Amino acid sequence: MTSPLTARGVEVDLAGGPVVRGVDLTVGTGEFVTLLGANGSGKSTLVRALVGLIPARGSIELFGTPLARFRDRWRLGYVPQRPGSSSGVPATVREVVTSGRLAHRPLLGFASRSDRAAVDEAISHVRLGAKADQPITELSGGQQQRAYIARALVGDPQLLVMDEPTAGVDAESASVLASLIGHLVDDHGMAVLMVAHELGPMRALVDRAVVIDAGRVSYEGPVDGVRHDHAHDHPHIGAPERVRPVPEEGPLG
Ligand SMILES: Nc1ncnc2c1ncn2[C@@H]1O[C@H](COP(=O)(O)OP(=O)(O)OP(=O)(O)O)[C@@H](O)[C@H]1O
Repeated sequence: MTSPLTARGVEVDLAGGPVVRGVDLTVGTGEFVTLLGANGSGKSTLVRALVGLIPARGSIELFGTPLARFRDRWRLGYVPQRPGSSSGVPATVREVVTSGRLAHRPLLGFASRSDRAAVDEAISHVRLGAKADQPITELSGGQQQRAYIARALVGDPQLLVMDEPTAGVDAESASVLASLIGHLVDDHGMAVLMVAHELGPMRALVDRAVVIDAGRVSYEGPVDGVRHDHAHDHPHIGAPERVRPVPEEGPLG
């Protein structure tokens, strides 16, 4: 089967010069890969290039299709680093999550019954049912992050790319997310690429760690093998935790 992500020789230059330099990275079906590295090493820049938000040199293929020709956007879910809150009238949780179904809908089409059911289900899986019609700005940081992850998941992606999804998130939210994502990886074969500083409860899900140092891959292998001098920026990589229970409210899809 074709890997969800295959990247070879990826290079990104930003205003100050080269930020990502010759990175090779593969994420297989049902595989959970975490990107670690010091602040400013280029992790966010790399994932933004891999999902097509910024230009890069080298070869990037999603599900076997070169990025420039990739059209099946629904297969890719992306949770950016610390999404900013919008100005003006804030969207409700339901509106934010519904926006994640856009790739499934005809242009200007209204949400179908199956879209609405998928939205309700995703909101329930991140345990925000009671807050569905509240403005997202009224939620705690951890709850907002759960809503953004529900938005990425409601499209039923086969590859989920997340940039520090649990940074600054309360312990309960981190554990809800780890449990849900573990279920999607184990039972639905979803692949994950996650930038992280603190693995927390996600640690038990990680199949492979890739450490980025000054824009290059400096280590690839088990999390346990990440050297302390790489880990010093990750004081919370921590011990494995048990996080695989299926979410209480039942499986997605
Ligand atoms: N838009 C930009 N223009 C110019 N330089 C940038 C831009 N975005 C990031 N950089 C620089 O690129 C380098 C890598 O930044 P990046 O955010 O990718 O690192 P990171 O590993 O994700 O860091 P962190 O862990 O702090 O999120 C940094 O030196 C940063 O200052």
